[in-house]
Amino acid sequence: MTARTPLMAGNWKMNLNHLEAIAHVQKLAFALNDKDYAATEVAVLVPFTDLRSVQTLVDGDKLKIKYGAQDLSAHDSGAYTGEISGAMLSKLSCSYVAVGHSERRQYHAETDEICNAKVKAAYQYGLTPILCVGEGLDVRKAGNQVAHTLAQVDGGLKDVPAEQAASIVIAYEPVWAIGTGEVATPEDAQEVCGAIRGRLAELYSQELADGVRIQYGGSVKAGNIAAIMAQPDVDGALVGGASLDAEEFVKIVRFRDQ
Ligand SMILES: O=C(CO)COP(=O)(O)O
Repeated sequence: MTARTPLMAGNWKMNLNHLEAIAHVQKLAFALNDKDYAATEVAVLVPFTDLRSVQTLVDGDKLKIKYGAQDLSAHDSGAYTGEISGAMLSKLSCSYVAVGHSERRQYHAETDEICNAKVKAAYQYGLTPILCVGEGLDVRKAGNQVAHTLAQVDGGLKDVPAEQAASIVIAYEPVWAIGTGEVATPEDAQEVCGAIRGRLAELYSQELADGVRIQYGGSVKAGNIAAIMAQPDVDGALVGGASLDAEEFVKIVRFRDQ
């Protein structure tokens, strides 16, 4: 099995203006050291309006924190008012972009087809997509979480070639656990993350599947991260609320110490 470097990504959602963003990244940079970065990749997914500030800080101080956006347009350029293209994100040296977060699927009617187009747009511009998947409470109660989530994986990766899919990050975020304080049990997380890896092996190859990082997201905190990371198919976390607290996020990055 390929060793996978864990990826801890903070999804700030619609929080922190560009001045607050600078202060927050400075706090992270002050707390994190080379040992942390060697053991765990650290990223922040910030509002579009924060990207330039974060880029300037990261470049200026040669920080090892990666950054990216929470969404991108499926289109290249042109008459798409309010949209931000992959090319624009790439120009700001973003590493990552979230695709199909459940809040985008829910409030902006993003379908698997749209997510698929966005995954392709991300790759076209050299960005690594973090494809977000996961079931709602009804689906979970009916016991259909695996089938539901795998269908989203299939949809998001439709016609994406192996050379590209090899670098994808998949975030399993059960909707009922997002922002609710209701964290999935480590076994719940493992069940679906393991199934996602199995599906990647079917769609591509075992070797590719073994190299892909699969994150868990949903009410991750310093107090629950170690048990989640102990699962064999969980390779990091997509952290919402707790990523807005620098101290807490640093503890999550240091999950081995918790
Ligand atoms: O949606 C999430 C990360 O993308 C999870 O959010 P919370 O960590 O606030 O539950």
